Amino acid sequence: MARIIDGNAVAARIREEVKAGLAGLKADFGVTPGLTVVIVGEDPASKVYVSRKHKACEELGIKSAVIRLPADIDEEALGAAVDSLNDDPAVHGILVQLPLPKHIDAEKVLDRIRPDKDVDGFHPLNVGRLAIGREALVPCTPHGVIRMLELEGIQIAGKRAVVIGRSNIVGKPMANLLLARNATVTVCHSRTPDLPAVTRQAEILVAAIGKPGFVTADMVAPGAVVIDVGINRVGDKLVGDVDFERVKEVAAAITPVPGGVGPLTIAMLLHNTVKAARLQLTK
Ligand SMILES: Nc1nc(=O)c2c([nH]1)NC[C@@H]1CN(c3ccc(C(=O)N[C@@H](CCC(=O)O)C(=O)O)cc3)C=[N+]21
Repeated sequence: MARIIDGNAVAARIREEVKAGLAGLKADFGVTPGLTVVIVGEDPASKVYVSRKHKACEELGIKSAVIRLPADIDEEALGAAVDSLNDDPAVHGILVQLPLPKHIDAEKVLDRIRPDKDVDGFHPLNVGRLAIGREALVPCTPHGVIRMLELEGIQIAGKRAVVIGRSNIVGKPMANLLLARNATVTVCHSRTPDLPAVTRQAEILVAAIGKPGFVTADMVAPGAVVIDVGINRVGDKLVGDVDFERVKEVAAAITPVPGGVGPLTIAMLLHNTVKAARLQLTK
């Protein structure tokens, strides 16, 4: 049976690193960083994430604020709210919670966030900087996956990595990060013919599809490391994109849902908030 990677334990180690970063900021600049989350409308799932982020900030001593805006706000008013956070020196990180209501062009809103306050790493400037291997604010979930592999002593360089899913939030940045660490990377998606034949090549398999139980045991090579980025609500349960019970019998190591990648996403958000503050204070 596979080793089950404890995402909460890895996240706790990352938070210790972030604490050291916070102490450094305090010592160098006398500054406590601030993160502001903007949430539009009343999505109940979003509320859970937002309260988890808030709690994680409080525990470490990052100033955390939440701005709640009505679901029927227009794009310009939301943009104006982003502008005022851009201009507020006490706000070092800005996160506009996704998804946004359909009448708002999310791209326009995200493009308006100052790149050095973009703790999600979704701004085109950060996306481009990551793609060409320059210093950037990196999307939290895929960056958390990389830190997890590193902290768990799983080698990336020279390994064959397969990413299922090509989203801008996970799949593409995941592929870029693995590539930057010298993996041989394949990105698969809904139009990939004979997907199982490709995924069976993976020594590191990252599932970011958004379909419960999509990755079955026959798609996984014996001894592979399987990272499940999926967060799907099935009834009142949270399940990943991997058929955990069967795949864990084939894989060498696997992340569960919940308790796998999710906690890392939040830990890396704290990391990015400290990094963003340092970027703003050193230029
Ligand atoms: N601009 C933006 N940035 C985001 O990073 C962002 C977003 N919008 N919209 C929503 C998604 C979702 N997301 C999660 C973060 C942590 C957990 C997490 O910690 N999950 C725990 C427990 C979850 C539970 O029990 O409900 C776990 O997997 O163990 C889940 C989901 C961030 N998101």
